Amino acid sequence: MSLSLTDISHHFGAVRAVDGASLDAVAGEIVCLFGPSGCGKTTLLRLAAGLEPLQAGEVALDGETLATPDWQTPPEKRPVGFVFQDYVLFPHLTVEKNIAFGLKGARDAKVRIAGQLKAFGIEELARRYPHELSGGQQQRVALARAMARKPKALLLDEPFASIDVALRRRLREELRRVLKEQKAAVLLVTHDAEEALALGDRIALMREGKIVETASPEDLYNNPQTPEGAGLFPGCQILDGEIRDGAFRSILGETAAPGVEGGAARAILRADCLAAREDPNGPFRAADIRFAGPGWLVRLDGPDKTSVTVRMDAPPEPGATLSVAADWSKAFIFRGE
Ligand SMILES: Nc1ncnc2c1ncn2[C@@H]1O[C@H](COP(=O)(O)OP(=O)(O)OP(=O)(O)O)[C@@H](O)[C@H]1O
Repeated sequence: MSLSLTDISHHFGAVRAVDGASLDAVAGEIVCLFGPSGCGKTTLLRLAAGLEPLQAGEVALDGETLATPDWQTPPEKRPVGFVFQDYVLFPHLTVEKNIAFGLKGARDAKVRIAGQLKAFGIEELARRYPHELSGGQQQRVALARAMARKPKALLLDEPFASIDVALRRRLREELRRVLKEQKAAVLLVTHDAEEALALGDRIALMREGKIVETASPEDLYNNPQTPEGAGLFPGCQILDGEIRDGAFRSILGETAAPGVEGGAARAILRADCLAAREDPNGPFRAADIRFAGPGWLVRLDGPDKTSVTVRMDAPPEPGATLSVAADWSKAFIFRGE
């Protein structure tokens, strides 16, 4: 079982929102679609749901075509559940009835509703109306409603957008558990890297309408093919430089960069691969110092507007000069834009 999107492109007038994107998710797999605001994530998901007519490409489930530019199965006839931010709950129906919606005629409707209420921890809210719920509770009901139909595929657009960080972390764990139990193929849009890493079995990275890389968090960590992949992990540093004679040269020294074309380039360095020490002749100056237990995060400004943030065991004096050494084995070098 798999949901596949093949070579999808979409324009809004002159704006190319999606540009030749292909992506698939198999049963029980969570694929996170990650990228900056405006890169086309929501549009691609709406096309997958059938909420937007397809201009180019194909959407298929289990090898069966759901949509082409010439023909499409209406969204409500697809075994696909979705939770979009603009698809809110029915205000005149209780939580229970919201979940029941779409289950009409199902003999086991009662059991399924009870199952979803339990799975999302909202049993005690069953008889409340949407306006009597917090944003986070409404999101859970929307998820429960989408899952109740036992969809083969589930499309989720920023499912935790209106939820505070602490609850978001907990719900993420719960959602991953429920999604895994129900074995749907899931495409989930997020612009939060932590969320993508916490939820995704694979992460599809989008830039300007294109999917530039799709891989598991582990592969993105060990062998990223794009700056987006390398930069996904917390605490990464971006260091501008240039490639000359097969080496990347920067304020932090140089390292071999075989196979990367000459010219402007940047290195993406993993967290904790920079070591700073106070040095009267060092090129950096301690510009911002903040405690971030167990150590200190120090922003160091260098010449030519370079700036790096390093973790130090003890805080330097504000304005102190420092030098920085890089562990290049944890750096990924890419041609500059
Ligand atoms: N209905 C529309 N009409 C015109 N342009 C649109 C429409 N919907 C989206 N766009 C444009 O298409 C591009 C992609 O938008 P989209 O909402 O898919 O991005 P996104 O990655 O989901 O962004 P965000 O993370 O901010 O939600 C943007 O340039 C946006 O302005």
